[in-house]
Amino acid sequence: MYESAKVSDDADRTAFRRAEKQYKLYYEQDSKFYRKKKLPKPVDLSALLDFNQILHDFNENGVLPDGIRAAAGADSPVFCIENRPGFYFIPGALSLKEQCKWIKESLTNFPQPPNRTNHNAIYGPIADLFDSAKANKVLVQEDPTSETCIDTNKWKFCDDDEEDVAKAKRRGCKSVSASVLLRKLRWSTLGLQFDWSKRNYDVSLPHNDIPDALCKLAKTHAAIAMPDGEEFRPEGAIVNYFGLGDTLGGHLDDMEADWSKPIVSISLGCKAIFLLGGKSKDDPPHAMYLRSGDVVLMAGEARECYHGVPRIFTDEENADIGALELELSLESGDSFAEYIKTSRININIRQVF
Ligand SMILES: O=C(O)CCC(=O)C(=O)O
Ligand SMILES: [Fe+2]
Repeated sequence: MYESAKVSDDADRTAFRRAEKQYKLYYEQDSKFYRKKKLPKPVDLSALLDFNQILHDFNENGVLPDGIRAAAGADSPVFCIENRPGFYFIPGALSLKEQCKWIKESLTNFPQPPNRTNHNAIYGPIADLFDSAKANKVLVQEDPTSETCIDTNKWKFCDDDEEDVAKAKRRGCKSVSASVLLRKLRWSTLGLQFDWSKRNYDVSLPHNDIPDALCKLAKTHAAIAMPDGEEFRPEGAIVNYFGLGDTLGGHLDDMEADWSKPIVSISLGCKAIFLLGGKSKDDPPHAMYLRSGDVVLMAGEARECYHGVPRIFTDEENADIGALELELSLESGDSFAEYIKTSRININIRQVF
């Protein structure tokens, strides 16, 4: 599902791929710039839907752009796109305090075993990644029984200057710093564990329930997209972590049993571009900004629509997280603020059965 930075040969084949290419981060090749600092190529952002602006105009004078309408029955404005039934956009759904809470949870508790992350396949379960990165620890391959590390896949965090690190290196054992692993954290799974290799939920894997407060939040926001009289049941969630240049390629989330139930998708951190296509990748996608605190719902027909994230903005001018950064550093010091100022986190919550 994730795409490498490499542009594939068939990048221009469908309308969806053309849009991905249009918004993706590319750098100027000009050697004059290249030598100093890589400069992002300018992108025409004029066609993007900006629901922050739409909300502002709607509150001021009740007008909406063509093709956008406000959903009936919501306490605060929820917007829909006329030709994408089942898609809902709730701008600024989470307060700054709520955003801080879920950023901190996403970095500390959510990647804790038994929840799995993209690192499991290589290192097995890793506990306390964020704290270890903060303390400049190093993950080293350990092997108490033999002189080599070839047959083992046991890893532990050590202080950078500990004898264990030097010993591991002498034996040819691998080591990797916690801060590199934190940067390379791409996903973690909550509740029922999604198995990316099989693209399915593996109910046999040990798991904790999704935290009550997150369930409550998801249920509240899901309500507008739920079939009459039914309450959303959060059973699984995927947390995506994006750094500079990371993208999420166009895909469908089709592993849940009942597509009438929404996926509740929460954006945190740096601003991103979200593409909402149609049922075919040949349908031209709507491109829109996703900001920290926005919630998107995809239910019904929208569950069959290709979507993806071709771009996140990590520069101060475009990331749009000044207030969040300040609140985070006031609440919890620099470590979370440092991470989020160049990152985006998405929590998407699903009813699986
Ligand atoms: O990051 C996002 O906003 C979308 C995430 C998503 O589509 C997914 O995880 O399936
Ligand atoms: Fe998705």
